[in-house]
Amino acid sequence: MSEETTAAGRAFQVDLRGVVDLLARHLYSGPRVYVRELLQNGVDAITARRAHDEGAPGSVRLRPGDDGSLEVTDTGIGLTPAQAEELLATVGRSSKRDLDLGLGREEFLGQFGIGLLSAFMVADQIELVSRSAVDEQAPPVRWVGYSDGRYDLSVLPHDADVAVGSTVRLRPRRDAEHWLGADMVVALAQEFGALLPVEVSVEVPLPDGSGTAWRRVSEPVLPWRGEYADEAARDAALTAYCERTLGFTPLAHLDLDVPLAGLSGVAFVLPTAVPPGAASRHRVYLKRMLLGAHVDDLLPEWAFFVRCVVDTTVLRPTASREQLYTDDALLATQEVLAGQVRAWAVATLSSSSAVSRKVVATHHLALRSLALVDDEVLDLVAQVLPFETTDGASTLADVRGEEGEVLFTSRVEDFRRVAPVARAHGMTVVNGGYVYDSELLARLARRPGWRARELSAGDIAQVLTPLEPHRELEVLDQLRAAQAVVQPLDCELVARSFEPQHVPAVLLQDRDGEYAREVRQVVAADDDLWGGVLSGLAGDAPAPARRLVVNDANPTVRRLFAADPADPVLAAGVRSLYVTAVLLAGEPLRAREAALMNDAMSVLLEAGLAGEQVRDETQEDV
Ligand SMILES: Nc1ncnc2c1ncn2[C@@H]1O[C@H](COP(=O)(O)OP(=O)(O)OP(=O)(O)O)[C@@H](O)[C@H]1O
Repeated sequence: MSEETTAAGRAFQVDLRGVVDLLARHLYSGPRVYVRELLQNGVDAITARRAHDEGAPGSVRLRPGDDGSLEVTDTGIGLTPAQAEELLATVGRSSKRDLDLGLGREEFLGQFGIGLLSAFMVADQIELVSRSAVDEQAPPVRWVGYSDGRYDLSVLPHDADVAVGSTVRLRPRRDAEHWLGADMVVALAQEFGALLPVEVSVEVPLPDGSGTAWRRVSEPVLPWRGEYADEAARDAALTAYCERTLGFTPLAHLDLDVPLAGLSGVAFVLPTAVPPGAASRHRVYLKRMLLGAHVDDLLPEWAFFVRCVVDTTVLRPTASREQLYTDDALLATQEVLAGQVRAWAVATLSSSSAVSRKVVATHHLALRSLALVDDEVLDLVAQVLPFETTDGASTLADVRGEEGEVLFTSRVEDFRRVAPVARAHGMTVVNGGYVYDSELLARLARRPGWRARELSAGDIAQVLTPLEPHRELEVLDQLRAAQAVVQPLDCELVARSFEPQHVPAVLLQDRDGEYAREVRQVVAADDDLWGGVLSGLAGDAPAPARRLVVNDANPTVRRLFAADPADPVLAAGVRSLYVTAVLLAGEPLRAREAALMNDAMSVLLEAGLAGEQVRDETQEDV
């Protein structure tokens, strides 16, 4: 074996173009992040300088040049020639790492030692001129890196016109000039650096063309930490901040605070309905530098109705610095944040405030749909969302509190049908006929601690009192005649006495055939005479699906049952009772039922007019 092939301890060669390509295409989401990396180096350098000199100036200034270049100047700690040689010439070398822990030091944004390379996504040459703030004896240094992997380093004369700190100068790549243009630089500096605690400014041309000015893009204080005259002023400032930054006027906002993660911020409630699956897109700042505007693993999916802006000092970034690194700290933080949003939602939505009404009106459908797949949302929905009940609008938790179990109908028509009767008998029935609600109630029935079931014909039958035997006999013929009227309509007619008296009849739907079973049970249990009467009503054939229960306590019905069974007025009266009950149930009238109504009306009118005539004639006689 030759010596060459066995030689040990040789250094790897790095193909810089390959590394830059890797960064640009696979690590960072695009070239725009180069501004973030430069800002970050400036801020870190200021932090390092202030560790020695608390009162040191703190500014990062970006100056787009007429020749398409960009200069970024910071008042940070600077570099000595030796440091520049050590730190800038080696990919992955960083002054910000804790050598014992192998992690980035808490006070710095950078840690990986690759940030400066990102500038090669837009530049083919990076120049850094620097003077150390710490070592006053050290001369200034000029380092120039080229995208082909070479670099030059020169020590400048001690008295050269170089201020303490560093200036990075980028010469644009041929196809990347637009990334260094003034408008783009302002937009990117604002995007990434708006909350940085140092002064970040961009030199922009004045509109009248008379020169240039520095435009500050960073806010000295986090908007939610600022001091305001009162709560209203704070609300207004946060609303304006949300409009500016997230592009919508929030319905409400809530403060977020997780001291263990060094996290604070605000969750803004969206003003328009969004599908629950939509990504959450929270804006996350890490040590006040934008990590990402579309970070979605901050809150669980059920919190889709808020967008957050948060700043954290403890959570860690992934190497791309665009997402949060999933570790125990992030998981614990997510839990605390979810708890805060939930507590707010429960407190706000269970109040009757204007905010609560607006939030419910905007997001209730999405909450309901999410409740079908997420038990946490289901619990929230059961606790705070209003449902239509026979007792007015009420939460499911309240219904359970009052009744012990939740009875519901799964169709709006069913609810309308039974509501007056249930109400009169003090039964609370939930209308589960609206979109998602019956599935939601069925799912709730399987949750521990909940009893919920669909209202059956039997529940209503319980409150409909059968007629006294003598009364049943009294109206037997009329009942038979009435039964014959509705039979062709696939409907059965029975007489009961029930509250409220003003309801002449209700139409019960018995899709599961429960009624038929119930009648048969009653027939089997009754003595011969009454069993015979009832079985006449139930019939041997399978019972029709619908049942018109006429109310013998209602004065109109009683008058009708006083008529001769053969009198056409009886048949007409029964028809109109039937049609009224169909209408009360909220069902549309079919052509046949409309015709029935017309027939009934003309018979009743004729009878009425004939009665008038008789009366008139009698009066004339008198
Ligand atoms: N403006 C600056 N002033 C002083 N030192 C700088 C400056 N820019 C870069 N450096 C030095 O160069 C090193 C490498 O910088 P680079 O941006 O590549 O990585 P980093 O900031 O350490 O980490 P990251 O990859 O996470 O950004 C830094 O650790 C720092 O010591």
